[in-house]
Amino acid sequence: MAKGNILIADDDAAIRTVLNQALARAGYSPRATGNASTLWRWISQGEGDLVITDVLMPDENAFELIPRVKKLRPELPVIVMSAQNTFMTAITATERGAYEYLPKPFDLNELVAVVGRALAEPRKKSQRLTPDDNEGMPLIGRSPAMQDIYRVLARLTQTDLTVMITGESGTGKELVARALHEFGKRKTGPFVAINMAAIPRELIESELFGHEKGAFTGAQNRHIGRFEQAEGGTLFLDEIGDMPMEAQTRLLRVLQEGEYTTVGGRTPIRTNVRIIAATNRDLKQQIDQGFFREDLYYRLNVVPLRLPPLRERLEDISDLVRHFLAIAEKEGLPPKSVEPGAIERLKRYHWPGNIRELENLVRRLSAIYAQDIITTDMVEAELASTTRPAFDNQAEQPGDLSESVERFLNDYFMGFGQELPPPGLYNRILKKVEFPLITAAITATRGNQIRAADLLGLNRNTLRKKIRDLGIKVIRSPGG
Ligand SMILES: Nc1ncnc2c1ncn2[C@@H]1O[C@H](COP(=O)(O)OP(=O)(O)OP(=O)(O)O)[C@@H](O)[C@H]1O
Repeated sequence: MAKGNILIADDDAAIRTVLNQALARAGYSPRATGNASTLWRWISQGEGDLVITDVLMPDENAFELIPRVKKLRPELPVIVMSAQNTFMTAITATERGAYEYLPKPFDLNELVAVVGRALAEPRKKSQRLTPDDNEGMPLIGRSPAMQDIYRVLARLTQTDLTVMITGESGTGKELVARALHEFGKRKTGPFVAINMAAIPRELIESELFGHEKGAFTGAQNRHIGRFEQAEGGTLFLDEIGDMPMEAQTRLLRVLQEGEYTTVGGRTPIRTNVRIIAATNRDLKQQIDQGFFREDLYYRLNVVPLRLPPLRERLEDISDLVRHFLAIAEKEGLPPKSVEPGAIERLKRYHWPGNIRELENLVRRLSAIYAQDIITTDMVEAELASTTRPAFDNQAEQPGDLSESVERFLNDYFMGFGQELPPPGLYNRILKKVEFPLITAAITATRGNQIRAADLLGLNRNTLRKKIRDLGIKVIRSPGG
């Protein structure tokens, strides 16, 4: 006996044949049509246990059909396929009540697996998702890598699951966290972001959970923590890898028990907050080195979401450039177009700073050149100026490093709202720069401190002292 009757609608006969064969081979009984009206007739006659439909059909768009199907037969799972692979297609499919969205081309095994899952699941009522502003979709890019992300996001918006977003700096982690909030069930609640790397370690617990008046020296008033601010909404824990151990322990308890106490407080406070965490570090490595709690990692990593670096989705560059030019234009800069060769040149760059770097570059290009077309030569000149090595002795002008320090400081000050950070800022910030610098020199010289001191231009004893003070581990490897 067949495992289930599948109705297929696609105006492409080749796709119908392929799907028919694959599903029949997997033990289902498929039936296919090339138009929406036949599909609707079958559905209204009570046929089929599951529907697979393309979005664009000659007589009707599946997005218009699905709500009718859901009304008539809410239990019938509908899988939507589409070659128009944008974030909005994924979101719209889910919003209309599709069980799953499959961007074309897809793997047939995947389709068969999705069908199996859909038929096995107890029937749920679909939840509607109504973004306030379809136009303002923030996520740009139609590469296969981004389509995978959109599909996961579309499903995740309907849940309260904890999500861990990983990806290099500038890949859009915060943007994705915001999209999850804005298109999710909690969109009417607050979205609160906190960057662990931007807050002094000793203040993180009080920032997260709040403190009572007099909880520690300097705590003159009761302070409302980010958990409380985010009540009913989403709390985005950025750079989670920088969270100190004690705060990790406290966070773990909140995740386990759904309640917390403020610093200096006794009464447990129940919390209703969705957690989204992000990191650009390798947390597994942090766990091995004893900097991150493994149990917390598994609590946070319920749904891992890895954002690909821009160099893995170079095909998105053209859409992104146009998007950033449009933003620049809205901000009052003159409208500009781009020479195809310029896009090709951008695709040959390796984008260590990812989308943020591309965004800055487009912004500069639209601001500094008077011409209304961005040429390959302009791109070449800009790339040459940003990719000059940071320690090049003629490179006196501020490069990427001071830009990222500036960004860091902005976030850092924002972390304090109206208040000033605690004293001792100069040394704290210098340490932040010294740590990666010295670590890099030691790694480059394979743990040879004498060569590292030469490379840095530091006295050997000074380097030794800094290594000790900063708690840097030196492991000497062969050749070092
Ligand atoms: N898919 C995208 N479409 C459009 N803009 C994007 C996209 N991804 C990122 N951006 C833009 O790139 C910039 C960097 O994104 P974001 O701050 O979310 O990155 P991040 O991964 O959180 O970076 P960091 O790790 O440095 O905090 C932002 O201005 C964001 O608007």
